[in-house]
Amino acid sequence: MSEPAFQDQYPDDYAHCYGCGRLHAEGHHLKSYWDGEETVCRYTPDPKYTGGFPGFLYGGMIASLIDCHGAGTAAAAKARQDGKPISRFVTASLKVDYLAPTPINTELEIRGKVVEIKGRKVIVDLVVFAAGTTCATGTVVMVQLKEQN
Ligand SMILES: CCCCCCCCCCCCCC(=O)SCCNC(=O)CCNC(=O)[C@H](O)C(C)(C)COP(=O)(O)OP(=O)(O)OC[C@H]1O[C@@H](n2cnc3c(N)ncnc32)[C@H](O)[C@@H]1OP(=O)(O)O
Repeated sequence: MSEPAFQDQYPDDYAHCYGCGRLHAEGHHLKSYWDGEETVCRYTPDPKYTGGFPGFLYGGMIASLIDCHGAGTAAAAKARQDGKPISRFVTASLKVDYLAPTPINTELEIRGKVVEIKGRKVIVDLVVFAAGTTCATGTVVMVQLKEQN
């Protein structure tokens, strides 16, 4: 059986995020997994998240996908390195470059690659693809909560 999504391994007290918390009643419930040395999250945005033009996703949602998949990737990478259960990371820095319009009603693939793990800090590069097109890239700095260390 495959491993549960990173977010499904967050401790209950830290599983309330609107983007990825499994215990948030109305959230997006993003799910992230290992795919070799990279991580992957797939998500099909609803038209209610339309941006400036019909058919396209608003930028805040794209940032949210990068943010939450980045947090999950950081948590999973640190857990794998330390041989410990997944712990909770928060976003210290989030950078997004919007390269092409991102469609709604299309399955998006968000891929993560760990750049650095240093103590409680993990840096992750991310890419958002839609039907083979690179729509956005990002870099996040995630920091493990001290009480989770
Ligand atoms: C029920 C339980 C509840 C618990 C609630 C918990 C509170 C949850 C919080 C709410 C979350 C809500 C959830 C969300 O919505 S997550 C989205 C919003 N994010 C936040 O609200 C986080 C707010 N910020 C903080 O809490 C602190 O600043 C954190 C925890 C991030 C770091 O502060 P802390 O004192 O722990 O760590 P440190 O200062 O020793 O830094 C460690 C390393 O990181 C590096 N670094 C730091 N910042 C940046 C940066 N901007 N760019 C680049 N690098 C940065 C720093 O240089 C160092 O690296 P190095 O020099 O060693 O190489």
